[in-house]
Amino acid sequence: MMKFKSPPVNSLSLDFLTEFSISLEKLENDRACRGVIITSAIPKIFSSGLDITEMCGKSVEHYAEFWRAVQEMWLRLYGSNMVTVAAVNGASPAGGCLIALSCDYRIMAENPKFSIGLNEAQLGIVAPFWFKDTFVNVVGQRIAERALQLGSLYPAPEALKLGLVDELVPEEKLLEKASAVMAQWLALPDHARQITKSMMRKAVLDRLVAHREEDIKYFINFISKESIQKSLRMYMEMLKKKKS
Ligand SMILES: CCCCCCCC/C=C\CC(=O)SCCNC(=O)CCNC(=O)[C@H](O)C(C)(C)COP(=O)(O)OP(=O)(O)OC[C@H]1O[C@@H](n2cnc3c(N)ncnc32)[C@H](O)[C@@H]1OP(=O)(O)O
Repeated sequence: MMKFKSPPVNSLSLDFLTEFSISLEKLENDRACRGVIITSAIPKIFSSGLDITEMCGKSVEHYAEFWRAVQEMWLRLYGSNMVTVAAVNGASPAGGCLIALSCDYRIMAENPKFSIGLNEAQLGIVAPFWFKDTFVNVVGQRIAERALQLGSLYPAPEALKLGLVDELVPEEKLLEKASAVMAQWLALPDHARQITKSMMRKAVLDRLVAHREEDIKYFINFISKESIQKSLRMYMEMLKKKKS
């Protein structure tokens, strides 16, 4: 089991992403480890998505390093040979949703206050093609088109209806259920499941691998625009004001 614990809200900072990727690599290379459950140690929050401060007012070199770390995390998780189960025990916007979508199975706490989705459009930014591809592979083209254009965050019951998560369970039963699902998936021979998983995901993974440097350049160009920086600053201010 991997439990995110980066207070206050498990934002995906450069350090967090690097540590996450290294942990995934270690588990992947450990022949005794066939599956991982991903959840959060922070009440009410799975992950608040990419750390916005990493994308504001930093150097071009920093943006490149940060974006490479986001790509690396996704390539490792989406391309993992292990069985991956997300036990979503709180809010899961944007990058947090990407992590859940990259797993093989998503179980969410049945709390309508917890929401999940790719809300990038609400921040004035655009979900990259590989976020979009991952989303489409889970919910299909039509639901993804509407959800991404509107930057919708869905409360848990709605997320279940759309197929964004596979099931809802009472919060106190989340880990028990995740372990049961893991046992069910691990009952199958690894090689057949792994080859099937790879066949289903290969085209989407290969697309980023083939365009990785281009994607970094595109990100730097996009995020460095003054209009985008302004949107992100305003969003951060809005988050801070919400408190007072
Ligand atoms: C190649 C093509 C171009 C690519 C363009 C870029 C594509 C980028 C792709 C993905 C983008 C993202 O992932 S952006 C992040 C999106 N995340 C969100 O919108 C979530 C924002 N946060 C919230 O809604 C809430 O914080 C919460 C629901 C997650 C939790 O609410 P709660 O009330 O419990 O906590 P607070 O809101 O008070 O937050 C506490 C504290 O944390 C700061 N915070 C929250 N989220 C982030 C974040 N994502 N990054 C950085 N900091 C974050 C918040 O400001 C508070 O800070 P202070 O205590 O200092 O006020």
